[in-house]
Amino acid sequence: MIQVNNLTKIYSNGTRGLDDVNVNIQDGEFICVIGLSGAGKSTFLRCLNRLNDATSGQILIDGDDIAFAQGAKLRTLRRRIGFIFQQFNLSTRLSALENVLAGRLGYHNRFVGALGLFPQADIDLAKGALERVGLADKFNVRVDQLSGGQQQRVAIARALAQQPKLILADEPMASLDPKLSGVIMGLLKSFNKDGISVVVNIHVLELATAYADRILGFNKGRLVFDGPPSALTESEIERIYAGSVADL
Ligand SMILES: Nc1ncnc2c1ncn2[C@@H]1O[C@H](COP(=O)(O)OP(=O)(O)OP(=O)(O)O)[C@@H](O)[C@H]1O
Repeated sequence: MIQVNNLTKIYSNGTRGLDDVNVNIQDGEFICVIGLSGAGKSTFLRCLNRLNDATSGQILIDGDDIAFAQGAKLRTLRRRIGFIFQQFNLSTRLSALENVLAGRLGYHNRFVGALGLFPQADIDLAKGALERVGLADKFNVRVDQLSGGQQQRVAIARALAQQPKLILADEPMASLDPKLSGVIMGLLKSFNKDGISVVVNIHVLELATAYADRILGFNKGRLVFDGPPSALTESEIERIYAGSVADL
């Protein structure tokens, strides 16, 4: 369980990316985060695994505050949280399998990754993850020779190979043909059915309501909606999307 208390992120230029956010994420939930561009969705996800440092507040993971954790504690936290980026964040000159093995780096000392000395169990796990996302025939293909949809599936396999408790996905379909949205959301939903908690930032409201158990709505860094898709009435939607992008 993740408990976020009074989380605030103020960027160095004074922008409030997050403003006093309080939310609990239960194990096994599938959450979609919605809001206008600039509402704070990415900042929220990035603070949860410390790609961004919060300015103040707490992030308790199973009771352990990680908002300002460092060193081994941070490393242990991060290895159980998979992060999927809009722009995939792959090493494009390496093969699909090598990229997925990077998901195992948090479990070993740095020489294992640098020298490519992953144990056979990791290689089997990485291959299994690629099979799961439909890329069984691409293990040894360089990532820059794959399509955008295939690259995102490599990134999803990398997150899965971490054996995560939680997957955070920041607009995972935004760089892809809209036709692939269902594939990506379907994969995340299938991992969720296996017990992995999933939090997805998403622009497309229809996808959010179709897949989520719970929706979080942000506006100008504030959490302004927290409830099931069925509670997302027209007036709530207007509240979440209130203001123009120019105000943010
Ligand atoms: N590195 C940064 N420095 C300064 N301000 C930032 C930085 N990153 C984000 N912001 C600002 O923080 C606010 C929240 O941004 P964030 O990227 O979290 O929004 P978002 O909802 O994810 O938007 P989008 O849907 O466009 O990705 C915005 O006003 C943004 O301009």
